[in-house]
Amino acid sequence: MASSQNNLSGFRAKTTEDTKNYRIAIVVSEWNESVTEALYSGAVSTLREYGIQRDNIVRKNVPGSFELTLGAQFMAQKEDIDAVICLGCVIQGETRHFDFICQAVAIGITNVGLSSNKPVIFGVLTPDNQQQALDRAGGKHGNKGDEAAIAAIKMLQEFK
Ligand SMILES: Nc1c(NC[C@H](O)[C@H](O)[C@H](O)CO)[nH]c(=O)[nH]c1=O
Ligand SMILES: CC(=O)[C@@H](O)COP(=O)(O)O
Repeated sequence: MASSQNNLSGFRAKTTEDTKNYRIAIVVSEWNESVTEALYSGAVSTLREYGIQRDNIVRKNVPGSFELTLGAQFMAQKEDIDAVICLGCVIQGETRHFDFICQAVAIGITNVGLSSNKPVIFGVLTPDNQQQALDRAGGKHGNKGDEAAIAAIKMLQEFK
């Protein structure tokens, strides 16, 4: 279902006693910084809404979305990290570069989750243009950062 029919900030998780103890890494791409910072703000505010302590949210920056995979791997390998949220925004340009980055990041992040046995969340926007990105980073379709934070919490509540 498209984000236009399913607001990205509409997802909810249970509130449990364990949730506040989760330790979450957030790896943020610096490309399209105005968008990724909005995603980060949404993710942090959602994690905090569910009681996760500020000191248990660990931020790391990477140059672009292509580097999210390695950044996620570095963080997933840490014993004191329960889940990793990857935030990025890859905007279609004139060439097929977009396709290669999006595929590499999607497959890469999936593989880090599988190899680490930890939730590694794909919070990467892949819009056609800047407006579509803004609409999904706190705009009319909600915030992908909110959705990513809920996904991390729900995975930990179900499997940790
Ligand atoms: N065009 C976008 C990029 N490009 C940069 C790559 O992600 C990568 O950093 C570079 O190829 C060096 O390895 N990254 C984004 O996150 N968003 C874009 O729109
Ligand atoms: C996703 C990209 O790397 C893209 O923004 C680069 O733009 P272009 O394809 O016009 O070089």
